[in-house]
Amino acid sequence: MEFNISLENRINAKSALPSSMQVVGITGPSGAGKSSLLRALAGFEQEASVSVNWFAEDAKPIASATVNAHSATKEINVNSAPIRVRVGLVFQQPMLFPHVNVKGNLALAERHAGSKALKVEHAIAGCECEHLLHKSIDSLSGGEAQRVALARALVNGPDVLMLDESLSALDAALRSKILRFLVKTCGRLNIKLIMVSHDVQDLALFCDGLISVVDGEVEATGSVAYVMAKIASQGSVENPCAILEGEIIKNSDDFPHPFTRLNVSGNILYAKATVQCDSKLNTNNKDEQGLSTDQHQQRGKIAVFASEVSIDTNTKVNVPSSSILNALPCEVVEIYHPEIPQSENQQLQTAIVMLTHGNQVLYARVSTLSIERLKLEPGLSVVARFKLQ
Ligand SMILES: Nc1ncnc2c1ncn2[C@@H]1O[C@H](COP(=O)(O)OP(=O)(O)OP(=O)(O)O)[C@@H](O)[C@H]1O
Repeated sequence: MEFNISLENRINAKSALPSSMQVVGITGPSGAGKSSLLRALAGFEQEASVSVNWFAEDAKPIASATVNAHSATKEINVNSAPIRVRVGLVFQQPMLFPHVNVKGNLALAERHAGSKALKVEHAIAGCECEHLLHKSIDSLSGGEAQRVALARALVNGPDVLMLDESLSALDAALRSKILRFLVKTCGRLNIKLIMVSHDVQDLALFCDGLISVVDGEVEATGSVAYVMAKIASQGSVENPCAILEGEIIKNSDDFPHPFTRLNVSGNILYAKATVQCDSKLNTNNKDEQGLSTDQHQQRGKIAVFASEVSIDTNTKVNVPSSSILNALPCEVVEIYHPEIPQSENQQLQTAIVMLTHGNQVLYARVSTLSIERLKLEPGLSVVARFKLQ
């Protein structure tokens, strides 16, 4: 995906991401221009100059978009062959049709459904709104209305689905459940998903790529790990979130605890919730006779906030000596001190310590006093201890 957008006094943004990144998140501080950028991409900003190519790797050169703000459908010309791209935009305040009930709203979307449309029964099940079908729009709670708006967008079948804080009224557990369904569905139907969210964990867990926007401009674009590292180093996010990936260990009777276990290069981590990612064919498994028993190994990822991580310079992790279950040997890579003093009292100041475990990154927010006491510096071997939700 490539775009070049300008909107006087608000947006001057240019970016490119590989089309293999199916789910793209837009992050940035309040007022940075995230919603304006999304609306411009969707064709809702009539004053904007928009050049966008959703399929940048597949179709060169960059196509210029003919924006139709009313239908939110773009016609782009790629090498003279017009391609219609159906864009669905779901706002934080759902714009449902008030004169018909939930079922009626879905029926209207179905009437104009595109080739990537999801069946109504699947959309309402995935968006947890089966019990809402006969309700009137004005009787829906904020979270219910958001779920119906999302179901309606999926029933309509866009090529590109954009969410502007569209699940903000849901509690974290339900939001996570619906996001899992959404990401899976968009992957299966080849729908590009672009989401603006203030929830760094949602973005880190569910997106393949991120765009960080500051003052209407793109500050960083790329993989979640790259953009998170960039914004952590620039201090533009108070509590950076890292993603760790590993193999999910199937729970069995000999482990009667409510945790999912993740094997991260030989270290077992315990989490209440993991997000499954790709499954990999494991060809190393052998049965009792030594014959190969190829199995799909399910991989998962977990989000770890910097505020949850403490650093231990005692690296003997084999002996459990802490109630914190998770321990991962790491190396200190970088220490980012805040540019602006957070407090008159130096001892209350915190810094972000960037750690690596193999090629995986972790952040820890620790006091500058601890940094001094533990003599933390790049190259030092430490153990990161952390709690997981
Ligand atoms: N329709 C508009 N006309 C003029 N200025 C606008 C309009 N909408 C937003 N702005 C301004 O553009 C800037 C970016 O707003 P925008 O809503 O895009 O930011 P945001 O990053 O989505 O913010 P937030 O995270 O707080 O929702 C703000 O200064 C805002 O006041």
